[in-house]
Amino acid sequence: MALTETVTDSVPAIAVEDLRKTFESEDGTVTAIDGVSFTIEPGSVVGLLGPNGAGKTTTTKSILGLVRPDSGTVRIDGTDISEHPRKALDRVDAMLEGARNDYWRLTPRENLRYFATVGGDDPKAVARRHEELLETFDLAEKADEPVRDLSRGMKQKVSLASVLSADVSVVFLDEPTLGLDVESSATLRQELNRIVDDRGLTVVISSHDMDVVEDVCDRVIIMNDGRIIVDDDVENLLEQFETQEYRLEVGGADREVVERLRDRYGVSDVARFDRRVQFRLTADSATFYRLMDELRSAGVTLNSVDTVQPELEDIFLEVTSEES
Ligand SMILES: Nc1ncnc2c1ncn2[C@@H]1O[C@H](COP(=O)(O)OP(=O)(O)OP(=O)(O)O)[C@@H](O)[C@H]1O
Repeated sequence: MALTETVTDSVPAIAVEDLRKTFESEDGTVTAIDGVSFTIEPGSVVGLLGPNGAGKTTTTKSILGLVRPDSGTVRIDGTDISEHPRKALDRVDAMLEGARNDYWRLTPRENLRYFATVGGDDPKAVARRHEELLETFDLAEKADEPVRDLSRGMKQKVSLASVLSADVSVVFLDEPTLGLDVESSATLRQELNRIVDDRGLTVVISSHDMDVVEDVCDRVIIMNDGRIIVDDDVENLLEQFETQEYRLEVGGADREVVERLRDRYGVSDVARFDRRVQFRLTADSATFYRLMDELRSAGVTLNSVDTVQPELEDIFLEVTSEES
């Protein structure tokens, strides 16, 4: 029993190996993805990020069998999608390009039933799950109104609920918070978190909205130019970048001292208030202490130091611009 469990646990939900895909366009051959490999464990929530044209959609569509890669393999729960596409994709669903094609003349309840049936489920057997989804996404009151009459945020929730209506284990969500206001986006993130935990889903989220990534994902894969440039836990990434940025306030620094700090340490965002000067410093700890010594010998007093908590957005911009 224990052995079986161990063996089952070791099969990744998604295993992608050395995927490559080129497209022919008017400007010649475009390499969309160039040797992409990763594995995703069951129950994890991964953000697939990257600037426009990085290769996220091509990767996602290759996994879903919607694009045929030139080479490489995709396995879902251990099954190769090119050998046994039906079996591999049986419990996989996706919301691509910000929305699912829900039927706007149908109600949310009818949409859920429709998509579960298309997914091969017996509608009666899943009625309870659908009621729960309608509750969770706060759609119960509008469950019997045509989708076309609902707000943008509600439509988005219907899309998400439709993806989750069948008995899925792997879900791809492309821009799940696209077009939502701040409040609806926050609610949707919360609900998504709860549902992912409850059902132990494996989720891949592609989004330019770093709030959704920071709130929901436990790992991020960042792509640029068809390759993976970062694959790490969100927590690790944030920690790794944490100590690098400081905000300081000093007293008694004249213009000459500030200019020297700019030249030698590249301090930025300098703001002067009478005798106080605030600025930002990006540095490793050795450089930070060198700057401290320099301030001391110039007779400058240190009023405060804060470590700036990096946002995933900053990290994303930094790693993708370094690569470019
Ligand atoms: N059908 C196609 N024909 C020609 N080129 C394509 C095709 N699909 C994608 N590409 C090219 O492949 C590269 C990767 O595109 P892809 O759509 O995978 O990137 P992406 O990271 O999803 O970008 P976005 O964030 O803009 O959706 C781009 O240069 C794109 O122009």
